[in-house]
Amino acid sequence: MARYAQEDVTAAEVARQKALYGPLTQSIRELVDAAIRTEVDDDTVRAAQAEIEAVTARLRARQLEGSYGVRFTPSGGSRAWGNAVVGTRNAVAPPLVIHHEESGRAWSDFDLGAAYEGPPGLVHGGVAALVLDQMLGEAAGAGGKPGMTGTLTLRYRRATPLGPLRAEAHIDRVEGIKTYAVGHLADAEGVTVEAEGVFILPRWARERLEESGFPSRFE
Ligand SMILES: CCCCC/C=C\C/C=C\C/C=C\C/C=C\CCCC(=O)SCCNC(=O)CCNC(=O)[C@H](O)C(C)(C)COP(=O)(O)OP(=O)(O)OC[C@H]1O[C@@H](n2cnc3c(N)ncnc32)[C@H](O)[C@@H]1OP(=O)(O)O
Repeated sequence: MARYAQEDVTAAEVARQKALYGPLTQSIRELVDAAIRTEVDDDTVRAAQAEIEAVTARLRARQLEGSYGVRFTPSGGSRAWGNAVVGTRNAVAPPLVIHHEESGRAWSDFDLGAAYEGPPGLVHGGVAALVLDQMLGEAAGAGGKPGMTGTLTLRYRRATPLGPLRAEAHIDRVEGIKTYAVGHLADAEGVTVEAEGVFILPRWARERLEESGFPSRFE
């Protein structure tokens, strides 16, 4: 079952896998975009479908039983390669490359294309929430106070266009096991969505944290 797991893996092996799976995942992202926007003839669509199904069968020849999980590495980092926002092996993830500061600040410049559309030409509101949930959660984690999203509140001030965007978040305050984070999504003209959330270290993690200590960020 997928879970938080400690894995015994060298930095070189992590780098090798990243170099292998990163480009595969990027190819699949391009496939998703191509499938949304293609205008080729029907026969070409059917032929492409057959080829894609063959490739899927090849990849399914050997698989993990469940999802990827989050794997802590000996260097003190963690791999969340199945994560829906940042996952190196998840083509659903844009992916965001998130920068962190130990003060509990996180930011990312990224691009959302046709796969993230809600209203025409605009980012789906749920996708904006997805991105901001991750950003605020990463800010909390970067500040050494990780947690599960308890409550996330968004204010959509202005529609967010598809294209180049920036997201930022920081810790507002910490009250014991509860970390309050705030952040926003912005386009070139300024803020489009504001977010605030409380991230709560769950009971099981409080107990484990007392024993070992968690790393504070994803690799
Ligand atoms: C997950 C952390 C584990 C450690 C991870 C370690 C390392 C990872 C490193 C860094 C992290 C980096 C990035 C994270 C990235 C992305 C973030 C994405 C996050 C998600 O995508 S995550 C999925 C959506 N998320 C859920 O699926 C949550 C489901 N839910 C629960 O897992 C529990 O429900 C929980 C944990 C919320 C509470 O459980 P609990 O047992 O600890 O609660 P308990 O009753 O003890 O309350 C204790 C105090 O929290 C208050 N409180 C309780 N619930 C609240 C709520 N909902 N809102 C506001 N306040 C609440 C109480 O009022 C009390 O406050 P007070 O003490 O003041 O009375």
